[in-house]
Amino acid sequence: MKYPVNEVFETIQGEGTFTGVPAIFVRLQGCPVGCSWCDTKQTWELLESNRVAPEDVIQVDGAIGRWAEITASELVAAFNAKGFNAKHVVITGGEPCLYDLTEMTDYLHSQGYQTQIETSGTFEVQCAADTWVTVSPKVNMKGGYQVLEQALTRANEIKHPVATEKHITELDELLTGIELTNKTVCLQPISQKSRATELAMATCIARNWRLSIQTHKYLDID
Ligand SMILES: C[S@@+](CC[C@H](N)C(=O)[O-])C[C@H]1O[C@@H](n2cnc3c(N)ncnc32)[C@H](O)[C@@H]1O
Ligand SMILES: Nc1nc2[nH]cc(C(=O)O)c2c(=O)[nH]1
Ligand code: SF4
Ligand SMILES: [Mg+2]
Repeated sequence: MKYPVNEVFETIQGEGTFTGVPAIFVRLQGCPVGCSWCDTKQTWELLESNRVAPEDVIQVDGAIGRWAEITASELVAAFNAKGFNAKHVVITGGEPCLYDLTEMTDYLHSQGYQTQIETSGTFEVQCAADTWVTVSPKVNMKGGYQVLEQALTRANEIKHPVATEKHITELDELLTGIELTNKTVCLQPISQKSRATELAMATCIARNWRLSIQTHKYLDID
């Protein structure tokens, strides 16, 4: 299967449980959800006019929304050609669960990589059983709620973006009825806003949840 890839780069995972782990990021193009504060708006549209050759998305900044169709085995060949060392592959986007990620995650595992998916929970999560799934729920967004329960149930980690109290209330509603044993819940302040960070820290302490900081933004790395 060919996947529409916006960019591939090696860096340090900046967010969530794997913060600090060297990682190869595979960012897929396309997302219909439309979060107003989205970091990666360039990934929303899959425009034919922005289609490029595979080599133009490997270690090339995807800022203008270019994308190339690439298979899992071509991705691993590119990792090797670039001399990437990381063994943790983060599949993000855009919304990666627009696509069936089973083939990609199975292949990466067969080649000795571990995998993580960053998803909004707006589309069914389809991946290998061993993939670490991070769900960052999007409330009242396009795409709807139909599959959020499937995504939250599959999640290894629920990483909720937070700016105001309203986001905490929404999360409480979403988590009703979800079995949280063996899941990590973390709050991620939206866009490094100090009020958001203070609210997230206070709530994490009160609930014994984890704080997820977008450390790559503080470090000014990709
Ligand atoms: C860019 S999204 C891509 C993956 C997927 N569409 C999703 O939303 O989870 C990756 C992560 O960044 C988070 N994110 C995006 N923009 C953010 C912002 N301005 N501040 C904090 N987190 C943000 C999302 O909530 C998600 O956890
Ligand atoms: N360093 C780094 N860590 C990240 N964690 C999640 C990211 C994403 O955009 O999904 C991201 C990203 O873009 N860069
Ligand atoms: S779901 Fe993810 S990629 Fe899509 S708009 Fe929201 S934060 Fe951005
Ligand atoms: Mg990012």
